[in-house]
Amino acid sequence: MTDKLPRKRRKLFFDSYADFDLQKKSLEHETVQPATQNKSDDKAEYDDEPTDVKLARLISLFPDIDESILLDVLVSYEGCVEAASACLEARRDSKREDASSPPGMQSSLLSSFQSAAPDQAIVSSSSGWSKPLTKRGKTLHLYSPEDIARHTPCSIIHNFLGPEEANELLTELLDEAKTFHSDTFQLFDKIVQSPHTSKLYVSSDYELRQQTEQYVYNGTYQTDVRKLSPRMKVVSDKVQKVVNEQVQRRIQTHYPDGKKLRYQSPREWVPNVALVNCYDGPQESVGYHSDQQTYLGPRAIIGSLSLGVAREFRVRKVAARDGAGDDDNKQQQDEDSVKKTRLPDKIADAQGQISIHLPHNSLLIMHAEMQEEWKHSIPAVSNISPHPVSGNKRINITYRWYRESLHPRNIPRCRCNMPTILRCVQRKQSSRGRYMWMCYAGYAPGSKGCSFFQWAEFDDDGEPLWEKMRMKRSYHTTNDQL
Ligand SMILES: O=C(O)CCC(=O)C(=O)O
Ligand SMILES: [Fe+2]
Repeated sequence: MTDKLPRKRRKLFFDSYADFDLQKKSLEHETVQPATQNKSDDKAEYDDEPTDVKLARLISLFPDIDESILLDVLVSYEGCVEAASACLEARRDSKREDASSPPGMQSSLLSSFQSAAPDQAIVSSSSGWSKPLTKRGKTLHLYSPEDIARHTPCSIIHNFLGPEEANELLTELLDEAKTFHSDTFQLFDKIVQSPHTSKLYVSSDYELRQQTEQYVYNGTYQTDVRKLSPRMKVVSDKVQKVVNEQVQRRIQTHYPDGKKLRYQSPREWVPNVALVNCYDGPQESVGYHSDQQTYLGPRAIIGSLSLGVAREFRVRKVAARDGAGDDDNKQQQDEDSVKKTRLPDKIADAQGQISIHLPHNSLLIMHAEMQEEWKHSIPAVSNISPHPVSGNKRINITYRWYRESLHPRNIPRCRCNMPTILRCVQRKQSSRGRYMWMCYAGYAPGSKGCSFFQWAEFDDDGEPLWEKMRMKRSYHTTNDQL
């Protein structure tokens, strides 16, 4: 069954990194009044704004302060952007005067908003911490593989490649990255760019053609997809082996009854796409997002190799929206209540975040419980320690397994005749964990998009049910002909 999901409502999802980056970036391009100017006009004009927009305005004014902190301040000033800005500016000024802050400390402004000693939030491998870890507005810093596996849906392997192999791969990709571009999207009628650069790599000429002619990203086709170099292919095979081992270990040690999760594929994880990201300097970033599951399917697993400058990888669990309407048919009512529920929803999100330290040559595995329930980001920071090979640059390769059953030829098309995107409901209590197909054409610059929406159904192994039915149909047809 196909339902309409009004455009107004679609705008309220900021789950993919494209969405959030766009939101963030769009406001950098927008003319925003300095917080100290036209205060009364400003208040009158924005009093009715949803919290997302208010938060985005704060992000545009204070791009160097973490989103969750901005939200915290916004909440403590009861949603008044003007008052929150004044407070943040005052703190920023006092921070500038504070010459005692050591260089290389992550996100120095963050520490000025941590009321208790920041060290309280650091857990060592021997701590055996078992209480709830993160507090509202706080960042818990994790370094050891044990702590990361225990407290997040990720595992990490340090010194993954031999030191020479890692440096050679880094050198090769730094050269490639010279010709990377940042992605361009459309959000709220604005053309905006992602705050770092990236490029997609695949193994064969056939896959390359498929990527440029069939696969759609943010409502448009990629023109420059590249082939994995022999070195990248060797590393991909190593990542495949280790990720599969880690996934089996995770199942045994973390999942109920030692069984894979519902919708998780029981098959071997076989990476066939590598997304290479380059962060040139401390200000390049990626905002909080869940990775798009359109071609990966439910309960996706991602292997992520970090090279060059060490950066923080922040994760936070997505909170369900308390008190949201439980009836999916009451869409209008739900929309009307969005304004009211948005602030508590955001407060729940500000419960705290975990920062995973990603040094050069570390492999992070995002396990099957990650994308549906957590968001991740690489925040902009004020300082980084330069890397001997890459200077200020960090290269990241995320290895992904695009499922054949989720090839664009199989995916429902919207009224714009574009393949739709797959998303998981993360917030609304009643439909949390359900998957849906939605139009995404409107995110391509110059396009409008439609309001297509359809629930997505998968079997317990994460295979789309339409595919099974189609296979059944063709099986019967073939056998009938024999
Ligand atoms: O750079 C990273 O470590 C994360 C990149 C990321 O989240 C992505 O490509 O989706
Ligand atoms: Fe991601």
